[in-house]
Amino acid sequence: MDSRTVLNEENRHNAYIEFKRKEWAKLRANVKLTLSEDDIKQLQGINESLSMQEVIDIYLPLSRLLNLYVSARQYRHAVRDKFLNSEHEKVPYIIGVAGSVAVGKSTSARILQALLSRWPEHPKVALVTTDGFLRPNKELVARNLMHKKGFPESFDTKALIDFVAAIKSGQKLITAPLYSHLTYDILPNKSLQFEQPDIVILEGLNVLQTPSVDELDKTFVSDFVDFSIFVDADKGLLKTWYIQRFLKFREGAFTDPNAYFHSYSKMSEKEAVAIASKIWDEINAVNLEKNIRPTRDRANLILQKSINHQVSEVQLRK
Ligand SMILES: Nc1ncnc2c1ncn2[C@@H]1O[C@H](COP(=O)(O)OP(=O)(O)O)[C@@H](O)[C@H]1O
Ligand SMILES: CC(C)(COP(=O)(O)O)[C@@H](O)C(=O)NCCC(=O)O
Repeated sequence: MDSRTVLNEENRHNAYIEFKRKEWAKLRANVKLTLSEDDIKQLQGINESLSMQEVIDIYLPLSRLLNLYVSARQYRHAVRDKFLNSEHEKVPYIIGVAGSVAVGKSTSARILQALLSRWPEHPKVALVTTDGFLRPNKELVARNLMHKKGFPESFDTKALIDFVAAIKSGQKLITAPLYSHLTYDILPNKSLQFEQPDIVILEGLNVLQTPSVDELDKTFVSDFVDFSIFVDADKGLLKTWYIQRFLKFREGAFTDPNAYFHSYSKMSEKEAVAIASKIWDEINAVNLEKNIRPTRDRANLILQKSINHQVSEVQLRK
């Protein structure tokens, strides 16, 4: 089935193979997939609250599946070159990670980056977040979009599509713009560079979004994504995770006088919770329902999270 087809409730159930956590965890069945002390250190560096059981039960089977997909793609390219009797440039495999603000896209993407780079078939795994393609605050202010950060219109979608198209054309050096949660803006003089990665993980709210009806002739970001993952959770949990992250930023990054939200670090916890709750309700929850969750059924795989970020169910497209 075309992975862009949006399913209704009746047929979405039939489009995916569903696994309860325990069934999914069994699919790790491969002796090579053990974690060394160094792996554990690296993974804990990604997020101190990340449980190693979660990595073992959920992300190791997922990285095994992805390794099989990437290897199959590499094999297909080798077949093409054999047929043409000429070698063509190496093109990275693109994995998309989509989902709500604060669902854990960036954490999941970083876990996958760490795990996938352990395989000899694809040691170079680059991670790009689509935040870098948000329009700078100056431009958002001019377009009256500051209260719409993260909505489709707040991104420079053309630049993002050009970026993924360039990766898929085999461009050797990839340069990605960067966004800072500290300055709450694009970093004007900074960028990330990668040289010929084997895999690019593209993480962001908008990875599975399509253009609006009046722009139907446009290309989608997902046209260039080889395998897409949607991370999902109940909206009550998402709000809690957003507020918790906001409080963490308040105690850490926001104490920096250069932080855009520095004033929040001086407020009482109660006031900060009220502000985070308002930002969630008025911006991120609206964006989730209107623009992000409707893209879930385009994903090749859905990770359904429950309390404490535990994945309770995995759905894999047939
Ligand atoms: N697997 C996980 N285990 C524990 N905490 C997590 C996990 N994934 C995300 N978090 C926490 O949830 C919050 C949101 O995660 P983050 O990766 O920043 O989300 P996103 O990139 O989707 O906005 C952060 O505070 C992060 O530490
Ligand atoms: C910059 C973002 C759109 C990116 O989302 P994320 O990487 O956290 O999923 C988001 O963090 C954001 O700033 N949303 C606007 C409202 C707010 O949360 O401040």
